[in-house]
Amino acid sequence: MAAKQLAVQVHNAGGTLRVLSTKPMPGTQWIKTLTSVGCRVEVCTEPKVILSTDDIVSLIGNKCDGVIGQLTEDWGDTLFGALKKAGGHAYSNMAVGYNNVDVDAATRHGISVGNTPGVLTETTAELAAALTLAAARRVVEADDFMRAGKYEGWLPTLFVGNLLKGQTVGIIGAGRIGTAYARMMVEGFKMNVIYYDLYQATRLEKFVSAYGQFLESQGETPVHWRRASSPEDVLKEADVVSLHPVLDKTTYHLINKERLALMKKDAVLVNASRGPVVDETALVEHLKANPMFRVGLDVFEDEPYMKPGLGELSNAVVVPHIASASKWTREGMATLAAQNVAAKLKGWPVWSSPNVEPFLDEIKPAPKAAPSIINAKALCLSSMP
Ligand SMILES: NC(=O)C1=CN([C@@H]2O[C@H](COP(=O)(O)OP(=O)(O)OC[C@H]3O[C@@H](n4cnc5c(N)ncnc54)[C@H](O)[C@@H]3O)[C@@H](O)[C@H]2O)C=CC1
Ligand SMILES: O=C(O)C(=O)CO
Repeated sequence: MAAKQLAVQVHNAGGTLRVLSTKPMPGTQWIKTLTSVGCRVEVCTEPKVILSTDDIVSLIGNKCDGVIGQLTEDWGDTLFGALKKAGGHAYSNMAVGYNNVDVDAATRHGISVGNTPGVLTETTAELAAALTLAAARRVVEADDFMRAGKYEGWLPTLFVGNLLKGQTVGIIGAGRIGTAYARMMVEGFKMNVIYYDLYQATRLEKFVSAYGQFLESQGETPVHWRRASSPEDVLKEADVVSLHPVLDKTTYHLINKERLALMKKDAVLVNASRGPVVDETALVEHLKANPMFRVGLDVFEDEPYMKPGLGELSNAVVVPHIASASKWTREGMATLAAQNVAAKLKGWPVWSSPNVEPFLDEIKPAPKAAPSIINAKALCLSSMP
């Protein structure tokens, strides 16, 4: 039986190129980015939250030049084959993470894969900081307590939590977001940094060293940094650990039962990267056995579901994958994704600078380039500047 015809909203109906967006996205700049280069834009407005592969094949139809998709969708051989068959050659995730995309399959079909780095760095890091504080100071438990009418007055022992000042914050994955988060915890709470990454986080090291010298010049205790040689190093030493690696086969279940056992009994663990970086079943058991251990989670192993038991634990703060959810960031993600597709369809080069701000300027026109194409080299795409 043919898949149900899904509802779509059309912009620039007479456009010569057809671009599908599988979800409505915030703002209008992203639509202008596509219509200004002659695209007809079709936005799927179906209320179903996660579209199936069959749904998307049906939406692609017999003629489709490009697609903007979501991190909840399984972009592999089936979807890239359908897009190729419909004459398409441009795809972009509306996300910086692309673990939902089989990039090799896209390359085999001659299809570019875009993502949206940079525009969500601070927004995501701020949510990780929010989860850190909410978990460390038991904010959600205390809020529930108040709303339940249980407060009978101040007590010396009521909702005692963790002080962050002078403690050690651990980062696993010190890339854009991990570095931004570390800086927030250093500047905001004078925490010392220990990080583990496959690469040296030189900018972070230089910042913490300079900030430490500034504090010392003010007669305050300096902050310091250390690069760990393993994740275990971070987990043993840190009072707070925040996870910001990509999700790939090297980071799947990076936090497991054995590594949780290395952490301090009253540590705080934060995950705003991808759920499968943590063995969530092992985490639930660890939380049950260690009531002073606390977590702040934005992502989950089997989204949209939590592993059994997690939702009942008062030492877990859980939010539904909202780390990049600021107006500016989400509109910017949509704009970068649209620019990735528009640029590929127009044959423009790939932007080689890590600074994507020229694409987000509301006054100046965006460079005639694709902000970020994962398989640019594999597709032999030219680059600029
Ligand atoms: N919860 C949310 O809404 C959001 C989640 N994310 C997630 O955060 C991830 C990171 O984003 P960015 O910081 O922009 O990416 P990035 O590429 O700048 O940083 C990722 C870091 O992970 C490191 N890494 C890779 N394999 C590793 C390993 N085995 N062990 C330790 N480190 C490893 C890389 O060297 C890199 O420094 C994204 O891939 C995405 O999955 C990003 C934005 C929003
Ligand atoms: O950009 C990403 O990887 C996200 O998770 C979206 O917030």
